[in-house]
Amino acid sequence: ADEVTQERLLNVGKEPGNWLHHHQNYSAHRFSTLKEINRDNVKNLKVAWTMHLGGVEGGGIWSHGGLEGTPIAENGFLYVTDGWGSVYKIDAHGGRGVLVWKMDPKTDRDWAGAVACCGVDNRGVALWGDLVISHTLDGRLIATNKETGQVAWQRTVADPDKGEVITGAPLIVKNMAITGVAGAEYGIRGWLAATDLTTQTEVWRTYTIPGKGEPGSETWKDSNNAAASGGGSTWVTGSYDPATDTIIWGVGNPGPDWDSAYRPGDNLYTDSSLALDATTGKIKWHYQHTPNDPYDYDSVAENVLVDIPGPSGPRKLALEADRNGFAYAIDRTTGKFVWGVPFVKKVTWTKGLDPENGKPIEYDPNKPVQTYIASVTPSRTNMETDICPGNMGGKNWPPTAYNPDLKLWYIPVIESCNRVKVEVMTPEKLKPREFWTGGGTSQPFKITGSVTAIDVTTGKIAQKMATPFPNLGGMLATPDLVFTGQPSGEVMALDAKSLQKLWEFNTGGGVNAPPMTFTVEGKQYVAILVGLGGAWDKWFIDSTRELKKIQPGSMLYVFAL
Ligand SMILES: O=C(O)c1cc(C(=O)O)c2c(n1)C(=O)C(=O)c1cc(C(=O)O)[nH]c1-2
Ligand SMILES: [Ca+2]
Repeated sequence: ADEVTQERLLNVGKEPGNWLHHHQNYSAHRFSTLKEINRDNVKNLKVAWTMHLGGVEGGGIWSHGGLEGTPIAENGFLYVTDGWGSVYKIDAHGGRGVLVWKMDPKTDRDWAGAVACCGVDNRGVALWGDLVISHTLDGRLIATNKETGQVAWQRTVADPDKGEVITGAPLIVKNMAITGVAGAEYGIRGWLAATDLTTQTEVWRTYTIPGKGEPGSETWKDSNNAAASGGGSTWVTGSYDPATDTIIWGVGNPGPDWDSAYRPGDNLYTDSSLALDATTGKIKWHYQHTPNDPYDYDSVAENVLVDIPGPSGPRKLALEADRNGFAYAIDRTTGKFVWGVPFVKKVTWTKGLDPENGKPIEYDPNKPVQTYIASVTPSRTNMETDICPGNMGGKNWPPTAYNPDLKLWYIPVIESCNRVKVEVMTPEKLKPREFWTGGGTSQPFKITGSVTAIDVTTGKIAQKMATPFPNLGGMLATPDLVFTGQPSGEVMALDAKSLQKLWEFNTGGGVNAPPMTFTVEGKQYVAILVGLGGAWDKWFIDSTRELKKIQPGSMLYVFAL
C-alpha cells in the first residue's frame, strides 16, 4: 500500500498530483501548482464524471444532511465523507469514478443530531500509514484500513451527552491525530485532543478555557461559574508549523452567545487564535480578536501560515479572516498583531482596529462587559439590535486559499447583517444538551457575498468580486485561477488577479463545500461536493429566499478539460 508518512505530509510539494491534507498543506494554503487547467483553457472545463453519495437522512433537529467535505486525493483514489461520517473510497482512474468501498460508522443520528447546532456536517478525512482517519458527529475518531475499508479501530473522543459533537476533519501531526470539538451553543468547555495513532491512546487534551487558577482564568470574572460552560469550540481544522513544532488553531465563541453580561471579562481563549506545542499540547501564545464577544463571532477560521519578505528578514505570519469582519496578520513567532483590515463592506459594531494592538478601538480592558458601539451591540440594556456582520460572520468555516506567487489571499465572504434578540441567562437555565445561547437571531435583511482578495504584503484589499449569494463553500487557488462555488449551485473559476469570471457550471444543487484539484494518469481534475446543508438552510434561509428551492442532495462532481 501507499503509506502516508510524516515525511510525505511535510513535503506535499513533491507530489503535486495528490491532495494529502484537509487544507492541502500544513500552512493551510489550499494552493495547487497544477496548471494544465489555466486561464487560457478553463472555458473548456467540463464535467468528467459524477457520483451520487448518501448521507442525506435527517436526525435530531435536522431534516437532512449536507456535504461540506474536502476530498483527499492520493495516487488516483479519492477519499470523501458525507455529513453522517460515512467514508467513500473512489477509484478515479480511467476518466470515471468507481466506488471501491464505503465505511458506514452507523452514527447515532438522533443522539448526535439533537446537539449539532449547525447541521449534519463532516468536513473530511486525513490519511496516515495505511489508514484513513475520520470523525463522526457522535464523537468518535475512526481508523479505517485504506485497502479493505474495514474499521481497524475506533476511540470515543467527544461526548454528545455533554453537548459535544465533531464536525471538523482531523489534523495529522507526526504520529498523532488532532481532534477539535463543536458545542459552544450547548454550554460545553472546548478543547483540542491529540490521539497517538500507534497506541490509540490520548497524548494530551488542552482545554481552550483555563481551569480555576490557571493563566487566563482571571478573564472570567463572574460568580456564575461561567467558564465551566463557556464554549470555545475548535470545530475547524487548524494548521501546523513544523519549524517550531507549533499547532495554530482557531477557537470559537463564548457561551452564552449573546448574554455577555453573564460572563464578564475577556473570556480567554474564546474568539482567539491559539498556538500550542504539538508534542505536549501546552499553550505557547494566543491572540484574541473579540474580547467578551456579544455577537457570536467564533474565531475558528483556519490560520494560513505565510512568510513575507520584510526589512529585517522574512516575517512569519499567521493570517485569519475572522467572523467579526476583519482579516488579521499575526506574527506567528510571538503572537503579536501585525495588521488588520475589514474585508466586508459593512462593519457596524466597531469603528475599527487599534493600529498598535489590533483590538477593537472601543475595547476597554478595565470594563468587565464590553459594549463596543453600544447602540448596535446586544446587551441587557439593548435587548434587540441589528449587527453587521450578522452572526454567521463575514467569513464562516469555508476556507480561504493563498497564492504564494501572487501573494494574494482569497476570502470566501458573507456580506451580511442580521437581528439579535437577547435572553438574560441564569445558572439554573443551564441544562445538558439544551441550547445555551442567551437569545436568538432573525433574518430581516438580504444577505449576499463576495470573493475578496487581500495583498498580504500590504494588508490591503486588492480585488473584490461581488456574488448574489453568500459564499458557503470556500476557495481553491492555482497559479492563475481561483475556484469557488455558490449555494445556488454554480461552480466557477475566476482569474487569479482580476477575479473576473472565466468559467461557470451549474450543478443543479447547492454548493456548501470547497473545491480541490488532483491528477490521475497525468490529467488534472477539479472536484467538489454538492449538497446544501450546514447552518444556512435552517437558520439563515430567510435572508436568501431564492435558496428555499434548493433540494437536499449529495453528489460529487469532477471536472476536467
Ligand atoms: O461553536 C460551535 O461549536 C459551532 C460549531 C459549528 C459546527 O460544528 O458546524 C458551527 C458553529 N459553531 C457556528 O457558530 C456556525 O455559524 C456554523 C455554521 C456551520 C455550518 O456548517 O454551516 N457550522 C457552524
Ligand atoms: Ca459557534
